[in-house]
Amino acid sequence: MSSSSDQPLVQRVLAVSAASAARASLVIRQVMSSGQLGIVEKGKNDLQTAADRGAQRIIIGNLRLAFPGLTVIGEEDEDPNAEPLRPDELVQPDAGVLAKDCPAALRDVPVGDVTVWVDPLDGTSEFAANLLDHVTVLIGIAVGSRAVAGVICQPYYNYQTLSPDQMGRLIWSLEGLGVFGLSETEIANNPPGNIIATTRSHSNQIVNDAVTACEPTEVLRVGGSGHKVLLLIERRAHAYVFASPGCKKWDTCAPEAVLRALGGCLTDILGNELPYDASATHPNKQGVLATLRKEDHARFAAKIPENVRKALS
Ligand SMILES: Nc1ncnc2c1ncn2[C@@H]1O[C@H](COP(=O)(O)O)[C@@H](O)[C@H]1OP(=O)(O)O
Ligand SMILES: [Mg+2]
Ligand SMILES: [Mg+2]
Ligand SMILES: [Mg+2]
Repeated sequence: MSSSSDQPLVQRVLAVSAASAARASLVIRQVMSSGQLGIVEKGKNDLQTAADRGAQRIIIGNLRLAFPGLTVIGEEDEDPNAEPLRPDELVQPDAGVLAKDCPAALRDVPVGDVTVWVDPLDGTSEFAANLLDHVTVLIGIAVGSRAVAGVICQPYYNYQTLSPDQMGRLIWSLEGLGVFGLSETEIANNPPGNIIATTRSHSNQIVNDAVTACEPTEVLRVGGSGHKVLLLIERRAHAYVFASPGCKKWDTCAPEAVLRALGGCLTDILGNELPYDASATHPNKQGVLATLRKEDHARFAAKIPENVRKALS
């Protein structure tokens, strides 16, 4: 059997990302059960908690230790006085990821071509409001400008029925290989109508105009980019529509990689691809439009009205 250091770089980065996301989930649950959320307001309608800070420290600390020279961009500012990781915070690369055969196209990627986008806790407003299943940990891996691998970890998946050591799920994808961590029972039949998932906590007139233009039969106002893409994957919504510059590359890189590995797409609201190289601008200034089915993507993109296009361009 080969040692982990024999595997291609992208696969090893994904394996450490998956393990770090799972370890970060423990931190998120610990912060919530301590009752000490340590909320800081970063800006208007933009919170950070001790869980965001603690999860990012674990993920970035592990990635930097394992891959010196790797470009890792996290949502939260890094604390120059942060404690080094303790032995119990260091992760082993995920064995399930390492056991796969890396697709040929990703075998020889040099470290300088890789950018990792880390959202240590997506859905912070919902976390603070105790809407726990809206929360995900997102780690997206780009090669050049393309999102090729993603980790979506949902620390509170099934929290209402399962004990803390059983709840949660870890989903990961690699381009050319597929998506892992989803069970068949989580996939519903394709529902009829136009079910639109959109923001719960960052609405405005333009956001609502875009949703209305999609002629929704139902609107799901829920938190988090990761959570909304999971609703698409589970066929509980047809489109994720967010006509606002509020989402950043760390919100969309991992969800885009996972969705694309299932044949779906995530673009800006006008249908343009989002670049994920290290020099990409952080905000997705022209919003987000995502669907599991390509035909739905074209259908909803065509409905976005002129006033929304103008407001975001
Ligand atoms: N105006 C905004 N300011 C800061 N973050 C935003 C804003 N709009 C969206 N986001 C980020 O995008 C995610 C998806 O948006 P929404 O939940 O509103 O649909 C949010 O959970 C938040 O990520 P995070 O929670 O990681 O800060
Ligand atoms: Mg945030
Ligand atoms: Mg986020
Ligand atoms: Mg976040």
